[in-house]
Amino acid sequence: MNSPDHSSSRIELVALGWEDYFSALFTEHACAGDVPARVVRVDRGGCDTLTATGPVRAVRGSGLVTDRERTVCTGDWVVLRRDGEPAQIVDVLPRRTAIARASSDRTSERQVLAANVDTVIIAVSVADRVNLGRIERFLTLAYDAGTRPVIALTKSDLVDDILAGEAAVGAVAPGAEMVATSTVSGVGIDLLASTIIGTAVLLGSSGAGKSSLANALLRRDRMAVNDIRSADGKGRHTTAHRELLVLPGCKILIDTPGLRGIGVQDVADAAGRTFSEIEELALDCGFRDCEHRSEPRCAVQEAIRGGRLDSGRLERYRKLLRESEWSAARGDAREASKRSKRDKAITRDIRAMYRFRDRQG
Ligand SMILES: Nc1nc2c(ncn2[C@@H]2O[C@H](COP(=O)(O)OP(=O)(O)OP(=O)(O)O)[C@@H](O)[C@H]2O)c(=O)[nH]1
Ligand SMILES: [Zn+2]
Repeated sequence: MNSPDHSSSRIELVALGWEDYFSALFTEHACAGDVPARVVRVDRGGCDTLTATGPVRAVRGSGLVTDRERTVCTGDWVVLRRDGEPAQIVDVLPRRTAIARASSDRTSERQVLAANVDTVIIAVSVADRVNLGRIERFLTLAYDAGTRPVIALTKSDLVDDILAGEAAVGAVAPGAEMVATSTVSGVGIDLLASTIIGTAVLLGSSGAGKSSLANALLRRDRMAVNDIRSADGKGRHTTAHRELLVLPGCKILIDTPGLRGIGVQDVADAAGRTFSEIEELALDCGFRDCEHRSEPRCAVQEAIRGGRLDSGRLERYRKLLRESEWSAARGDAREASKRSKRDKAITRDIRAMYRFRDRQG
C-alpha cells in the first residue's frame, strides 16, 4: 500500500472540517492502520464518505455498535478500515455537536439530523407565509447544539418590500444574523457564504429554497433542484438524501430534506436564548418565579399591554417549554423502562443459572 504524504493529506482533511479535537480521538485508530472519513450521505446499504484521498463508499462494519441516537449520520467522522472491499466503518468518532430534533411520532426519540456542525442556516422564504413558530424551533435546535444560527430570507426577488419580512422575522430571532438572498438575482449569496464558519447545515421547510441556496453557494449544479426533478418525472418533492458539499475556504455545507415536525426535548436553556427578550423582561417582574399570567408587577404582561411584546410570542414560548419538559420526561421514562427490562433480563439469567446449578447439584 502506498502511504500518502502526511502533510498534504492533513490539508485535505482540514478542508473537510477536520480539527484537533478529532486528531486526538483518532490516534489509537491511526495506529491500527485505519483512516478517517467524513460521511457525505447515508442510505440503507451504507454511506458515501470523503477521505483525504477522495470519495470512498463504505458499509457498516459488523462490530459497529449504534443505536438510534448514535446511528451514522451526515457530517459524522468515522473510522474506515480499508483492508478489503468494500471499506468498513468500524467506529464513529464522538460528535463535537449534533443538530437533533425529537421525532414527531409518539416516542419523541431524538433524531440526529447532522453531526459536527458549527453554523445553522435557517432558510425562510419571504415569498410564502412565514411560520414564526417554526423559526423559533429551528433557532432553539441550533442554540441547543451550541451552534450559531444565521437566517437566510430566501426568494427576496419575489417580494417588493423585503424590510417587512426582515422586521417580522427579526422580531422572533433577537441576536441572530439575517441575510436576504435570491438565487435568481444572486443577491446576498456572497454575504451568506461569508457567515459560514466551519460546517454549516441548511434547515428549513420543504420548498424554502435550501437546495437552490446550496447550488448558489457551490456555484455549480451539484444538487438536483425541483425544476430539474419535475422534468425527469420523479416528482417535485423534497431532497431525498442529506448531502454534504465541500465549499472553498474549508467550509462545508450540509443540505437536509424539508422538515415539518420539529419536536424539541429538554431545551429549556436554548429556548431561553431564542426568547431572550422575554427572559430579559422577566428580570423586572415583581416575583422571581413569576409565570407572567396575572401576577402583580409582571414586566412581561406590562410589555404586552404596552405593545412591546406580542402575546402570541409568549404563548409559543410557553408551548415550547411545555413540550420540552413533557418530552424530556418521556425520554427519562423510556430510559427507566429500558433499564428495568435490562434488569429483569439479568435477574432472569441469574435465576436460570441457579436452576441449572440446582439441577447439576
Ligand atoms: N424566485 C425564486 N425562486 C426560488 C429561489 N430559491 C428557490 N426558488 C424556487 O423554489 C422552489 C423550491 O426550491 P428548492 O431549492 O428545491 O427548495 P428546498 O428547500 O431545497 O426544498 P426541499 O428539497 O423540498 O426541502 C424551486 O422551484 C426553486 O426554483 C429564489 O431565490 N427566487
Ligand atoms: Zn412576569
